[in-house]
Amino acid sequence: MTSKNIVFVGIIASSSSLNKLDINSGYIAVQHGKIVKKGSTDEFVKFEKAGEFSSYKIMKLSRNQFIIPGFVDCHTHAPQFPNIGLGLDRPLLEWLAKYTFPLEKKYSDTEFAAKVYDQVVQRLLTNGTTTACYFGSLHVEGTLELVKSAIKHHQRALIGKVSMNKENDAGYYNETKKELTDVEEFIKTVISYQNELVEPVVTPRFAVSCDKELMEGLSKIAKQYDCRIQSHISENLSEIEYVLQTNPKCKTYGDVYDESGIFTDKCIMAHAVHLTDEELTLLPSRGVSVAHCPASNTRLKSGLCPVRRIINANITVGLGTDVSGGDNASILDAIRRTMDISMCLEMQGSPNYALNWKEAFYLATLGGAKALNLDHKIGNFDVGKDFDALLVDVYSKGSQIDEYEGALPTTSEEYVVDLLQKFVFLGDDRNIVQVYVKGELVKNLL
Ligand SMILES: Nc1nc2[nH]cnc2c(=O)[nH]1
Ligand SMILES: [Zn+2]
Repeated sequence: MTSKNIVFVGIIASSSSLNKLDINSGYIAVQHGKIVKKGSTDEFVKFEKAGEFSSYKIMKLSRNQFIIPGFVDCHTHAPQFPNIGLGLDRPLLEWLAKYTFPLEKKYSDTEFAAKVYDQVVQRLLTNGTTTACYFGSLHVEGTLELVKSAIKHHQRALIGKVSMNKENDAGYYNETKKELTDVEEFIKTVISYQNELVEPVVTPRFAVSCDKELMEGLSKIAKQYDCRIQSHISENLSEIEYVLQTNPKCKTYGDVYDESGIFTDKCIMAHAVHLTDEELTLLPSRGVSVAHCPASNTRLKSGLCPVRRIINANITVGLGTDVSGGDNASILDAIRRTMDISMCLEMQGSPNYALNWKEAFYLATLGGAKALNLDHKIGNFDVGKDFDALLVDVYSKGSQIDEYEGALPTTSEEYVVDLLQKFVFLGDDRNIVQVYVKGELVKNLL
């Protein structure tokens, strides 16, 4: 992998807000991984003639290719990948006890962890996930293997060693004191790697697995090291009932986290399917964002998450694949399920709840970057940001999208929007012919 100075010339698409998709023919110039200049095709021609790009490699895209920002997966569980597509016959708490905790326990074996994580990181990069926010397992050494894989394959990654101190049948938890010591050791080790793409995340699994003492300790550590915090909230009705029973002084699930200091503007909560009106006020008042995980919400029968209601409450939302509660590691799948679930809610009588493809595309890119507090670096192609990007070829070799000559509109404005739309609805990893993270080419099918 070498970081060259490159100019991409062709169709470029990215979002500047939920309602604004910018899609144009033009150029982006990348120097040392950063976007240093961009503009129209005419400007490119002028600059090229003037010799401005003499030290750059010029990549001229074909008529069927375009550049989009890399996908951001705000929530996935790396150790659960071996279970993907398996054991989705039970609701959340039973599923965790029967399938998930026993698998995650195996990551005490560092060699096993290293092998799985190497595959996981490569699978996500192949699918265009340039940034992932990962849950690891309870183990420091095992989760450090995930950190090493992300560094090796040059993926941008936020990685948490999972914290749990409540007893369970699998014996998969730690005593509080050991847990807090382990979390600090994990954070210090990741920081010592001094890798600009990978950061540690404080990761209380959820309020079913963590008591107040642990969560208070974890929020202090997050503050001390200025780390993000990730967890799960209000995914499943039995989970909510249990959390409220075990925290009788709290009115809502959100209060349990808030009273432990977990809710900050560096906190991202997965699911949020069943938030109350009070929580819809509390989360944005603390700057908490949400990872919307439509695949696992359906697979584990958790519910249909009203993502429009969450967005309307001024909560920042990104998308998560939530493997292996979710059965698909691709953010393209999360985009499509976001559209489908939100449309189901609208058809069931909630007006304007459906998200269209442009809105779902925003959540998969800039929305995710904002939810992870990374939008100063990634999410779209503003000058000064890192170049995390996908080169898509709608009719690439092996593409499942057929070309019907003469069928698409001929005016270039409509044509480029239709190309992107086709990819969002029909594309897969075969159409993602190149992947760049901070200007480094990490996948190349060309
Ligand atoms: N979907 C999902 N929800 C959780 N809640 C607590 N742990 C998990 C997990 O591993 N997956
Ligand atoms: Zn999860």
